[in-house]
Amino acid sequence: MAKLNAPTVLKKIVDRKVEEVAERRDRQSIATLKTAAAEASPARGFVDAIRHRLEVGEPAVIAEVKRASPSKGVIREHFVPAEIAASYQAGGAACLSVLTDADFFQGNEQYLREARAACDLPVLRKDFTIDEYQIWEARSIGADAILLIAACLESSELAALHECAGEAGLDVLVEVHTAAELEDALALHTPLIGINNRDLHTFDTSLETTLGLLGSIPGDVLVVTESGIHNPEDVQRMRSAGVHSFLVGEAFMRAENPGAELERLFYPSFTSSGA
Ligand SMILES: O=P(O)(O)OC[C@@H](O)[C@@H](O)c1c[nH]c2ccccc12
Repeated sequence: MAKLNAPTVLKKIVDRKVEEVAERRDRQSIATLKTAAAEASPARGFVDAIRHRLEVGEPAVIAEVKRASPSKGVIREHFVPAEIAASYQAGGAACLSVLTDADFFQGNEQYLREARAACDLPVLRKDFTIDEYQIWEARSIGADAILLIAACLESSELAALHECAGEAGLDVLVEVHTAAELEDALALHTPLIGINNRDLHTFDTSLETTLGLLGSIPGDVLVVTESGIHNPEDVQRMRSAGVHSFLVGEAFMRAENPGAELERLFYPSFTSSGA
């Protein structure tokens, strides 16, 4: 990945991911994965689920199933993906995002399978996708969407993987953090763009990132603000700026009942006693 030169955490993750994909390819061929993908449960529309929420005037929350992260260590001790998924659905999530990276996020493909089986929501496989192999693998384990992170892909790689996802029947969330990455994303004419408030090189997180890039995105593109949403004020700040789709992990994962926390942050009128 010529794009990553500086020795940041993102580079470390991607270097390891290159090795991991090579190991997986030795164990199972891409042809086998394509067969499994064709037999997988039909994809649930990820983009459609978000669009539907916005059309009825509700926030669209992509609720994340994440045990640990490189910046925070273990976030949740009591970690049962099926339980979390059901709780998220009850709390009003539009979609789920499940971390499958094992080495840096303590994730697992099995967690995605379990979470998806426990609800009716579309599920995004949250990983560092750098190779077509992972796309067929995602569909074969039942994922409905994948994340493509512009920060770790050359524009030509991003375009090729985006096209491949379409062939595999997956929706895509294209993640950007800078104006240059946004330019690459817009060139794809993709319906869904995520602005990551966290810089994956430094882990610095600021909601200003979303506010800064928002003005450069055409009105027909669905914008998801990702990371660093912790309280009702953060939600209100984004909604006042016209952003109604959210990807939230830590704030939910630290709560005893993740779905109840989702409801508290995003549907306060349902949960406040006197309303
Ligand atoms: O836990 P948070 O701050 O609510 O963030 C969730 C999600 O945005 C974050 O997990 C994330 C966004 N992009 C990523 C790329 C890789 C790994 C993780 C991420």
